[in-house]
Amino acid sequence: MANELYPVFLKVHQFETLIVGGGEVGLEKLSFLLKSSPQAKVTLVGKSIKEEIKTLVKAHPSVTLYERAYFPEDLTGMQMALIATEDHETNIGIQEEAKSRGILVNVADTPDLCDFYLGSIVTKGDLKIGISTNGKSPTIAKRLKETLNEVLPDEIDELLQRMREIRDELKGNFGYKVKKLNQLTSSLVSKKSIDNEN
Ligand SMILES: C[C@@]1(CC(=O)O)c2cc3[nH]c(cc4nc(cc5[nH]c(cc(n2)[C@H]1CCC(=O)O)[C@@](C)(CC(=O)O)[C@@H]5CCC(=O)O)C(CC(=O)O)=C4CCC(=O)O)c(CCC(=O)O)c3CC(=O)O
Ligand SMILES: NC(=O)C1=CN([C@@H]2O[C@H](COP(=O)(O)OP(=O)(O)OC[C@H]3O[C@@H](n4cnc5c(N)ncnc54)[C@H](O)[C@@H]3O)[C@@H](O)[C@H]2O)C=CC1
Repeated sequence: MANELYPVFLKVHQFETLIVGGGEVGLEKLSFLLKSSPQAKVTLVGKSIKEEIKTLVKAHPSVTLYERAYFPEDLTGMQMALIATEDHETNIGIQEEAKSRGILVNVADTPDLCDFYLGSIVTKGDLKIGISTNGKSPTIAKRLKETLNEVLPDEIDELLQRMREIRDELKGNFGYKVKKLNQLTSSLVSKKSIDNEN
Protein backbone atom coordinates (compact mmCIF):
# COMPACT_ATOMS: atom_id res chain seq x y z
CA MET A 1 0.00 0.00 0.00
CA ALA A 2 1.17 3.52 -0.76
CA ASN A 3 2.46 5.79 1.99
CA GLU A 4 -0.65 7.28 3.65
CA LEU A 5 1.16 9.75 5.91
CA TYR A 6 0.33 13.42 5.44
CA PRO A 7 3.39 15.72 5.61
CA VAL A 8 3.15 19.09 7.35
CA PHE A 9 5.81 21.71 8.19
CA LEU A 10 5.47 22.64 11.83
CA LYS A 11 6.24 26.02 13.40
CA VAL A 12 7.82 24.40 16.43
CA HIS A 13 8.86 27.78 17.83
CA GLN A 14 5.15 28.56 18.34
CA PHE A 15 4.16 25.62 20.54
CA GLU A 16 5.53 23.38 23.27
CA THR A 17 7.40 20.12 22.71
CA LEU A 18 8.42 17.65 25.41
CA ILE A 19 11.30 15.21 24.94
CA VAL A 20 11.62 12.43 27.53
CA GLY A 21 15.03 10.75 27.61
CA GLY A 22 18.44 12.33 27.70
CA GLY A 23 20.43 9.55 26.00
CA GLU A 24 21.56 8.86 22.43
CA VAL A 25 18.09 9.03 20.92
CA GLY A 26 17.06 12.09 22.95
CA LEU A 27 20.20 13.81 21.65
CA GLU A 28 19.48 12.77 18.06
CA LYS A 29 15.86 13.99 18.14
CA LEU A 30 16.82 17.28 19.81
CA SER A 31 19.70 17.93 17.38
CA PHE A 32 17.57 17.38 14.28
CA LEU A 33 14.79 19.54 15.73
CA LEU A 34 17.17 22.40 16.53
CA LYS A 35 19.05 22.07 13.25
CA SER A 36 15.84 22.75 11.36
CA SER A 37 14.28 25.05 13.95
CA PRO A 38 16.92 26.71 16.17
CA GLN A 39 14.22 28.46 18.23
CA ALA A 40 12.04 25.39 18.85
CA LYS A 41 10.41 25.54 22.29
CA VAL A 42 11.49 22.31 23.93
CA THR A 43 11.50 20.89 27.44
CA LEU A 44 13.72 17.83 27.84
CA VAL A 45 13.38 15.61 30.89
CA GLY A 46 15.86 12.81 31.55
CA LYS A 47 16.91 10.87 34.64
CA SER A 48 20.39 11.47 33.38
CA ILE A 49 21.24 13.85 30.56
CA LYS A 50 24.21 13.38 28.22
CA GLU A 51 26.90 16.05 28.28
CA GLU A 52 26.42 16.63 24.51
CA ILE A 53 22.81 17.65 25.16
CA LYS A 54 23.88 20.10 27.86
CA THR A 55 26.46 21.60 25.52
CA LEU A 56 24.03 21.79 22.60
CA VAL A 57 21.34 23.69 24.51
CA LYS A 58 23.76 26.39 25.64
CA ALA A 59 23.25 27.97 22.20
CA HIS A 60 19.46 27.53 22.36
CA PRO A 61 17.76 29.50 25.15
CA SER A 62 14.33 28.20 24.07
CA VAL A 63 15.26 24.75 25.41
CA THR A 64 14.86 23.84 29.10
CA LEU A 65 16.47 20.77 30.67
CA TYR A 66 15.32 18.90 33.79
CA GLU A 67 17.67 16.19 34.98
CA ARG A 68 15.22 13.98 36.88
CA ALA A 69 12.64 11.25 36.28
CA TYR A 70 9.59 12.12 34.17
CA PHE A 71 6.26 12.67 35.89
CA PRO A 72 2.88 13.11 34.18
CA GLU A 73 2.67 16.82 35.00
CA ASP A 74 5.53 17.30 32.51
CA LEU A 75 2.90 16.89 29.78
CA THR A 76 0.86 19.86 30.97
CA GLY A 77 0.83 22.56 28.27
CA MET A 78 2.58 20.37 25.71
CA GLN A 79 1.32 19.89 22.14
CA MET A 80 3.87 17.35 20.97
CA ALA A 81 5.97 14.71 22.75
CA LEU A 82 9.01 12.71 21.65
CA ILE A 83 9.52 9.74 23.96
CA ALA A 84 12.94 8.12 24.11
CA THR A 85 13.73 6.39 27.38
CA GLU A 86 15.40 2.97 27.20
CA ASP A 87 12.53 1.43 29.15
CA HIS A 88 9.70 0.25 26.90
CA GLU A 89 7.09 0.10 29.71
CA THR A 90 7.93 3.67 30.75
CA ASN A 91 7.59 4.78 27.11
CA ILE A 92 4.17 3.12 26.84
CA GLY A 93 3.00 4.77 30.09
CA ILE A 94 4.03 8.22 28.83
CA GLN A 95 2.48 7.57 25.42
CA GLU A 96 -0.87 6.61 27.02
CA GLU A 97 -0.88 9.69 29.24
CA ALA A 98 -0.02 11.92 26.27
CA LYS A 99 -2.75 10.38 24.09
CA SER A 100 -5.34 10.87 26.86
CA ARG A 101 -4.40 14.55 26.85
CA GLY A 102 -4.66 14.87 23.06
CA ILE A 103 -0.92 15.44 22.60
CA LEU A 104 0.76 14.13 19.42
CA VAL A 105 3.40 11.51 20.23
CA ASN A 106 6.44 9.87 18.66
CA VAL A 107 7.89 6.88 20.52
CA ALA A 108 11.45 5.89 19.60
CA ASP A 109 11.70 2.45 18.11
CA THR A 110 7.93 1.85 18.25
CA PRO A 111 6.21 2.93 15.02
CA ASP A 112 2.86 1.44 16.16
CA LEU A 113 2.70 3.92 19.03
CA CYS A 114 3.61 6.97 16.91
CA ASP A 115 1.07 9.58 15.76
CA PHE A 116 3.75 10.89 13.39
CA TYR A 117 7.22 10.05 12.16
CA LEU A 118 10.16 12.35 11.83
CA GLY A 119 11.57 12.55 8.34
CA SER A 120 14.90 13.18 6.69
CA ILE A 121 15.25 16.84 5.84
CA VAL A 122 16.78 18.62 2.86
CA THR A 123 17.22 22.40 3.23
CA LYS A 124 18.36 24.97 0.65
CA GLY A 125 17.53 28.38 2.06
CA ASP A 126 13.74 28.70 1.99
CA LEU A 127 13.32 25.34 0.29
CA LYS A 128 12.69 22.40 2.59
CA ILE A 129 11.95 18.83 1.55
CA GLY A 130 10.82 16.22 4.07
CA ILE A 131 11.35 12.54 3.19
CA SER A 132 9.55 9.51 4.58
CA THR A 133 9.77 5.87 3.57
CA ASN A 134 6.69 5.04 5.65
CA GLY A 135 9.06 3.65 8.25
CA LYS A 136 10.37 1.01 5.84
CA SER A 137 13.96 2.26 5.69
CA PRO A 138 15.14 5.39 7.51
CA THR A 139 18.57 4.64 6.05
CA ILE A 140 17.25 5.11 2.50
CA ALA A 141 15.55 8.35 3.62
CA LYS A 142 18.93 9.54 4.89
CA ARG A 143 20.73 8.54 1.67
CA LEU A 144 18.10 10.25 -0.49
CA LYS A 145 18.56 13.39 1.59
CA GLU A 146 22.30 13.30 0.92
CA THR A 147 21.73 12.81 -2.82
CA LEU A 148 19.20 15.65 -3.05
CA ASN A 149 21.53 17.93 -1.09
CA GLU A 150 24.19 17.31 -3.70
CA VAL A 151 22.09 17.59 -6.86
CA LEU A 152 19.95 20.59 -5.93
CA PRO A 153 21.95 23.73 -6.74
CA ASP A 154 22.25 26.43 -4.06
CA GLU A 155 20.89 28.83 -6.71
CA ILE A 156 17.46 27.27 -6.19
CA ASP A 157 17.05 29.61 -3.23
CA GLU A 158 17.82 32.64 -5.41
CA LEU A 159 15.12 31.43 -7.78
CA LEU A 160 12.63 31.27 -4.91
CA GLN A 161 13.51 34.80 -3.79
CA ARG A 162 13.14 36.16 -7.34
CA MET A 163 9.82 34.38 -7.84
CA ARG A 164 8.54 35.98 -4.65
CA GLU A 165 9.54 39.43 -5.96
CA ILE A 166 7.83 38.76 -9.27
CA ARG A 167 4.70 37.56 -7.48
CA ASP A 168 4.61 40.76 -5.40
CA GLU A 169 5.10 42.89 -8.52
CA LEU A 170 2.36 41.19 -10.53
CA LYS A 171 -0.91 43.07 -10.67
CA GLY A 172 -4.22 41.33 -11.16
CA ASN A 173 -6.37 38.77 -9.42
CA PHE A 174 -5.29 35.42 -8.01
CA GLY A 175 -6.21 33.47 -11.15
CA TYR A 176 -4.19 35.82 -13.36
CA LYS A 177 -1.13 35.54 -11.07
CA VAL A 178 -1.30 31.75 -11.08
CA LYS A 179 -1.43 31.74 -14.87
CA LYS A 180 1.49 34.18 -15.20
CA LEU A 181 3.68 32.35 -12.67
CA ASN A 182 2.99 29.03 -14.37
CA GLN A 183 3.93 30.52 -17.76
CA LEU A 184 7.17 31.94 -16.35
CA THR A 185 8.26 28.62 -14.86
CA SER A 186 7.00 26.23 -17.54
CA SER A 187 10.45 26.00 -19.14
CA LEU A 188 11.82 24.62 -15.85
CA VAL A 189 9.81 21.45 -16.29
CA SER A 190 9.51 21.16 -20.06
CA LYS A 191 11.56 18.43 -21.70
CA LYS A 192 11.90 20.54 -24.85
CA SER A 193 13.81 23.32 -23.10
CA ILE A 194 16.25 20.82 -21.59
CA ASP A 195 16.83 19.23 -25.01
CA ASN A 196 17.38 22.67 -26.56
CA GLU A 197 20.11 23.45 -24.09
CA ASN A 198 22.15 20.41 -25.05
C1 LIG B 1 9.33 5.10 11.97
C2 LIG B 1 10.44 6.07 12.39
C3 LIG B 1 9.92 6.72 13.65
C4 LIG B 1 10.61 7.99 14.05
O1 LIG B 1 11.70 7.87 14.64
O2 LIG B 1 10.08 9.05 13.76
C5 LIG B 1 11.77 5.39 12.63
C6 LIG B 1 11.91 4.18 13.26
C7 LIG B 1 13.08 3.41 13.39
N1 LIG B 1 14.33 3.82 13.04
C8 LIG B 1 15.22 2.77 13.22
C9 LIG B 1 16.58 2.79 12.90
C10 LIG B 1 17.29 3.81 12.29
N2 LIG B 1 16.88 5.11 12.16
C11 LIG B 1 17.81 5.83 11.47
C12 LIG B 1 17.73 7.21 11.16
C13 LIG B 1 16.60 8.00 11.13
N3 LIG B 1 15.33 7.57 11.43
C14 LIG B 1 14.41 8.50 11.12
C15 LIG B 1 13.04 8.34 11.16
C16 LIG B 1 12.29 7.23 11.54
N4 LIG B 1 12.80 6.16 12.20
C17 LIG B 1 10.81 7.12 11.34
C18 LIG B 1 10.50 6.64 9.92
C19 LIG B 1 10.98 7.56 8.83
C20 LIG B 1 10.55 7.11 7.47
O3 LIG B 1 9.33 7.07 7.22
O4 LIG B 1 11.39 6.81 6.62
C21 LIG B 1 15.06 9.73 10.57
C22 LIG B 1 14.68 9.85 9.10
C23 LIG B 1 14.67 11.02 11.22
C24 LIG B 1 14.90 11.12 12.71
O5 LIG B 1 15.09 10.13 13.44
O6 LIG B 1 14.90 12.28 13.15
C25 LIG B 1 16.59 9.45 10.79
C26 LIG B 1 17.52 9.82 9.60
C27 LIG B 1 17.94 11.24 9.79
C28 LIG B 1 18.81 11.78 8.69
O7 LIG B 1 18.27 12.33 7.72
O8 LIG B 1 20.04 11.73 8.80
C29 LIG B 1 18.89 4.95 11.14
C30 LIG B 1 20.07 5.31 10.25
C31 LIG B 1 21.12 6.14 10.87
O9 LIG B 1 21.00 6.61 12.01
O10 LIG B 1 22.14 6.28 10.15
C32 LIG B 1 18.59 3.69 11.69
C33 LIG B 1 19.42 2.41 11.66
C34 LIG B 1 19.33 1.68 10.32
C35 LIG B 1 17.95 1.25 9.84
O11 LIG B 1 17.28 0.48 10.52
O12 LIG B 1 17.55 1.74 8.73
C36 LIG B 1 14.50 1.66 13.76
C37 LIG B 1 15.08 0.31 14.07
C38 LIG B 1 15.79 0.32 15.44
C39 LIG B 1 16.37 -1.01 15.78
O13 LIG B 1 16.47 -1.91 14.94
O14 LIG B 1 16.73 -1.15 16.97
C40 LIG B 1 13.17 2.07 13.91
C41 LIG B 1 12.02 1.29 14.49
C42 LIG B 1 11.35 0.40 13.49
O15 LIG B 1 11.53 0.54 12.29
O16 LIG B 1 10.64 -0.49 13.97
N1 LIG C 1 20.82 4.19 20.46
C1 LIG C 1 20.29 4.10 19.29
O1 LIG C 1 20.94 4.43 18.29
C2 LIG C 1 18.89 3.58 19.10
C3 LIG C 1 18.06 3.37 20.18
N2 LIG C 1 16.74 3.03 19.99
C4 LIG C 1 15.80 2.87 21.08
O2 LIG C 1 15.50 4.18 21.63
C5 LIG C 1 15.34 4.09 23.04
C6 LIG C 1 16.34 4.98 23.76
O3 LIG C 1 17.66 4.61 23.38
P1 LIG C 1 18.96 5.41 23.86
O4 LIG C 1 18.70 6.87 23.78
O5 LIG C 1 20.09 4.84 23.15
O6 LIG C 1 19.03 4.99 25.41
P2 LIG C 1 19.94 5.64 26.54
O7 LIG C 1 20.06 4.60 27.61
O8 LIG C 1 21.14 6.31 25.97
O9 LIG C 1 19.02 6.84 27.08
C7 LIG C 1 17.82 6.64 27.76
C8 LIG C 1 17.50 7.91 28.51
O10 LIG C 1 16.24 7.80 29.15
C9 LIG C 1 16.36 8.31 30.47
N3 LIG C 1 15.29 7.73 31.30
C10 LIG C 1 15.04 6.44 31.63
N4 LIG C 1 13.93 6.35 32.39
C11 LIG C 1 13.46 7.61 32.54
C12 LIG C 1 12.35 8.18 33.22
N5 LIG C 1 11.48 7.41 33.91
N6 LIG C 1 12.18 9.52 33.18
C13 LIG C 1 13.06 10.32 32.49
N7 LIG C 1 14.13 9.82 31.84
C14 LIG C 1 14.33 8.49 31.87
C15 LIG C 1 17.74 7.90 30.92
O11 LIG C 1 18.18 8.66 32.01
C16 LIG C 1 18.50 8.26 29.63
O12 LIG C 1 18.77 9.63 29.60
C17 LIG C 1 15.46 2.61 23.37
O13 LIG C 1 14.14 2.08 23.37
C18 LIG C 1 16.29 2.03 22.23
O14 LIG C 1 15.98 0.67 22.05
C19 LIG C 1 16.27 2.93 18.70
C20 LIG C 1 17.04 3.10 17.62
C21 LIG C 1 18.44 3.40 17.73
